[in-house]
Amino acid sequence: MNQKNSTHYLTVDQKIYDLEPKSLDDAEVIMECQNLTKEFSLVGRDDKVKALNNITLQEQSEYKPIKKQHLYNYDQLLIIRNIIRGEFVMIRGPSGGGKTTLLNLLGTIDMPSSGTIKLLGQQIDTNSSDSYLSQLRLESIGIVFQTFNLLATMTAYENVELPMKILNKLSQKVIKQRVINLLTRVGLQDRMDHLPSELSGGEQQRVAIARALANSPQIVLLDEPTGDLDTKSTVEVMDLLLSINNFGYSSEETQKVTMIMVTHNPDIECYADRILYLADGQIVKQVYNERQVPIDWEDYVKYLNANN
Ligand SMILES: Nc1ncnc2c1ncn2[C@@H]1O[C@H](COP(=O)(O)OP(=O)(O)OP(=O)(O)O)[C@@H](O)[C@H]1O
Repeated sequence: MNQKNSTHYLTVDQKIYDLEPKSLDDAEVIMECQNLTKEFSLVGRDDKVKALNNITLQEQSEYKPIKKQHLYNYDQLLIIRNIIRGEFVMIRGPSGGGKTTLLNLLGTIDMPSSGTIKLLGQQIDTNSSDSYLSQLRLESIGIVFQTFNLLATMTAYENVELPMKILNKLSQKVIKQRVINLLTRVGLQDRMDHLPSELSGGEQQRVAIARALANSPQIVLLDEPTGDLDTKSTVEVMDLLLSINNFGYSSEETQKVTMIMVTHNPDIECYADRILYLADGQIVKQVYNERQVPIDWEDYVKYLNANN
């Protein structure tokens, strides 16, 4: 048992320290896509930037988590499996490789130039109305943007409260409890009344995470959610995400939560079930972890000190 320090400010399920390989064999497909491409037009220029080139996440006959199996896309044998309920997928790769673009397409923030996406069993395309997509995101997809996108005139409390107010399914009393609980879970119980401009980058990032979790979405998409955090906060936020991924939001909401996260940090790959490497708009490598393993923060600091 690798149970960690009592100073952990987040409420995580202690079972994260003893995770078994995840059984995802019969799990429901949450996301799939065929031949996705995305091109951006540039102002005043005829040529286009090809950000994504023929991305397919498809059915695979069997799923076997294999200890650190590295599969490369060189010989077309690599089938990139679709994303299934409860999976934690990380997307890594060089800057400009298309990670954010892919996340935006999977989160219906943007539409592909060609190809198809199926999300929670529904086809998403240019015929999907804006109101349908906004409702889908509000109810089912929490998104943490690279640039946080907090509302500048609202406090941390109001930013987290907003998605619940718009969804309009909970009483004001329950909403209040949930906002306090979420901000406490990300360690910001003393910063609730602060405006984003009164918070550090790392604190704003944690408000953005709390806001993304507000409506207990089935899918959480995170673009560099630990980019502005120190090592301790990185480990604590990752532990929180791992806990929610495996055990749900609370004792009443225990369903596994699907997570797709873009990161540049190789040290946190151990939190994922699977890592996809994206370069030049294509998935070039897929790695399965046998099991998810949280980082021991004290060991991590020693490792960082020894390697710097
Ligand atoms: N709105 C846009 N207009 C024009 N080009 C864009 C736009 N968004 C992205 N691109 C281009 O598409 C490519 C992929 O960008 P993307 O942001 O998806 O990469 P990334 O892997 O997330 O990079 P980073 O790790 O730096 O965040 C890049 O060449 C980028 O310049």
